[in-house]
Amino acid sequence: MNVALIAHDNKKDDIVNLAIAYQNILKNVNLFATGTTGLRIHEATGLPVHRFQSGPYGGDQQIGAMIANDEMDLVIFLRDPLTAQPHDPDITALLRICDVHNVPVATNLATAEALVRAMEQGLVDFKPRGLETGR
Ligand SMILES: O=C(CO)COP(=O)(O)O
Repeated sequence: MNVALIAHDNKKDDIVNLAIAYQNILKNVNLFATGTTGLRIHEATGLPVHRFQSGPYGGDQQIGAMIANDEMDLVIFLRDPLTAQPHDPDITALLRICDVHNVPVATNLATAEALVRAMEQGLVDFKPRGLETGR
């Protein structure tokens, strides 16, 4: 199971606290993250995290590429809805590609917790691989 963790600056404490609270679940999956988010999570939990570029430097697009390749099972993306982001097109594209490939994506803490708990119970397997593109 491959899981992406992403958070904007005002949400980084939230995603770090989420990772701490659920590290017993997250230690059983492969974690991927944008650069700064991944560093913060690794420093706080010691969990191995594959870090891509920082979001404004292309990290959202790198995670989007994994989704397009059917290589990502779940995305937690704690967006800051109150602050303009210079890479807003990348953020929109990431959320769009989740929808294209039917990848579960949480954009707030409440949904993130629900998805992590669902994953623990083996309930996160929504992707009809290939079906969405008719392949
Ligand atoms: O900007 C981001 C997502 O859009 C997150 O990037 P960082 O984790 O590098 O701060």
